[in-house]
Amino acid sequence: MAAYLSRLHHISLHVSNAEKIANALVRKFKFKLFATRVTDGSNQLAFRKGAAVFVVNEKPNQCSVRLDEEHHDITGKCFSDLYSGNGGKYNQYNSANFLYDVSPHHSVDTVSNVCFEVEDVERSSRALRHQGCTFLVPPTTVQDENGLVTYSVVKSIVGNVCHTLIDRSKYEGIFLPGFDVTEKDCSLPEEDMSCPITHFDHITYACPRKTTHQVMGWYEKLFGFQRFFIDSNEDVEEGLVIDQEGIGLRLTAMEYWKCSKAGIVLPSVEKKEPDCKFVIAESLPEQGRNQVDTFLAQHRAPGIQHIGLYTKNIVSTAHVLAEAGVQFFSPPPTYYTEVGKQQEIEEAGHSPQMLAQHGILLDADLHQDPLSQTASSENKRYLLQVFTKPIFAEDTFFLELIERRGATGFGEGNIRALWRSVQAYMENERGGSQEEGSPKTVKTAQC
Ligand SMILES: O=C(O)C(=O)Cc1ccc(O)cc1
Ligand SMILES: [Fe+2]
Repeated sequence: MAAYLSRLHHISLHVSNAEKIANALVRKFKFKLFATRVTDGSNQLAFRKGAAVFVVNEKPNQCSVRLDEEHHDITGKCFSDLYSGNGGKYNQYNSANFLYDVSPHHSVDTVSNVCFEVEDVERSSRALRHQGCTFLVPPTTVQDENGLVTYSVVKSIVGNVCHTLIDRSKYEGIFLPGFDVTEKDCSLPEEDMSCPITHFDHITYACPRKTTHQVMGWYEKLFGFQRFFIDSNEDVEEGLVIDQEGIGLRLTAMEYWKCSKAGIVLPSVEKKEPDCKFVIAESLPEQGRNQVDTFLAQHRAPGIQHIGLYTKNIVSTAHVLAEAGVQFFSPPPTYYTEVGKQQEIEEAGHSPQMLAQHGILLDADLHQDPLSQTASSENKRYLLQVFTKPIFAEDTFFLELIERRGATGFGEGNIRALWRSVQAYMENERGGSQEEGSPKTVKTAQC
C-alpha cells in the first residue's frame, strides 16, 4: 500500500553559508524569515512566502556525525544511535544535528529534502519499510507547549533527495516544535500584490540517463503519484523527448493529490486538488551537454535541479525580484519579435516589451491533453515562465517563476527558449563549457 500524502509541508536546503542564502531569500526573493532553530552544532532557518516554505540548514563542520550510505539501516536503530550521538538514546533537540532532517554531508550546496505531511507517520513508515524503503530517521515524536509532531525521514530513489514525513495534526504552533517563531503574523498567506508568489508549483529532478521509469515507478508505488502528460507531443513510453538543436532532454511529469485521509483516499476515485508536481529530466545520449548534464557533474549526484514558484502575476513579480537583484535568463531579443511569438503574446493580452524586460517566456502552443475532454477552452490556455540564474556557487540549483493561465503542463517552446539562453550564458558569461565536475572558474552571474 502506498503512503498517501496530505500536502507538501516544506523544502529544505543544506548550504555551507546560511546567511548568504538567507539574504538572497529575504532581500531578493521576498521570503520572510519566520522561525529559527539555532544550536551549538546546527543552524536551521525557516522562510515563507504564501504557502511556500524553505528551511535553510547550515551544514555542520567536519567533526559532526557522518550519515552516509554505509550507515543506512532500515531498522532505524543504527540511525537513532548515530543521530543522537549520546549513547544511543534518541535526543529530539540534539545539538549536533538537524531536527526533521538528516545531515547529508553533500560536498556542495544542495536542496535535498521535500517534506510531506501525512496523516499517520507510523503507519506510512511501516508501509514504506515493507516495500523496502530505507529510513534515515525512524518515527520520532517532538513536542513543546503547543503540542506534538511525529516525523520520520525516508531516503528517496533520486540521488541525495530524501523525504521527511510529518504529522502535525496534534500541533497548534505556527511551525514545528524546536523552532522559535520570530514572525507570528505570517501564519496566513500574506497578500503581497506586487509579488504574489503563493506556493511551490513543481520540483524538477535531474536524473541520470535511462532512470526515468525507475523513478516514476518508485513514486507511483510508494506515494501514489500519477503520471500526467506535459503536452500532446509526449509519448507514453518515452516521455516528452526534445532532441532537436542539440537540446537532448527527456521529460516526464507526475503529480499527487492533496488528501485529508492518508492511506484511505483512492486518488483515482477522489481526484481532489493536485499539489506540487514533479518533473523528471534526463539528458539523451549523443547530444551536446545540457543543463541536466551540467547539474549532474557539478552537484555530483542526481537531485533537485529547480523549483517552480507559482505566482499570480509573473510580470509584476519578475519586476520586483529583478529590482531586488535577482538575475533571470533572457532569451535572445528576437524571441519577442518573431511574428508568431509576438502574435501569441499579444493574443494572450500581454506586451512583448514587458515580457522582454525580464526574459519572461510565453507558451500558448499547448496542445490538447490526450486525457482531457475540455477542447473548447483549449486555445485560451497558456503558460508564462522565467528562470533565474543559479542560486548556489555551482551551476546546479535555480528557481523559476511560473504563472499558469489554464495550462497544467510545461511549454516545450519555453524549454527550447530556456536552453538557448543557458547556452548563451555558458558561452559568454561562464567562459565556455566546463569540464566534468570541475569547479567553476567564473562566478559573474550567480543569483
Ligand atoms: O519547463 C519547466 O519548467 C520544467 O521544469 C522542465 C525542464 C526540465 C529541465 C530543464 O533543464 C529545463 C526545463
Ligand atoms: Fe520548471
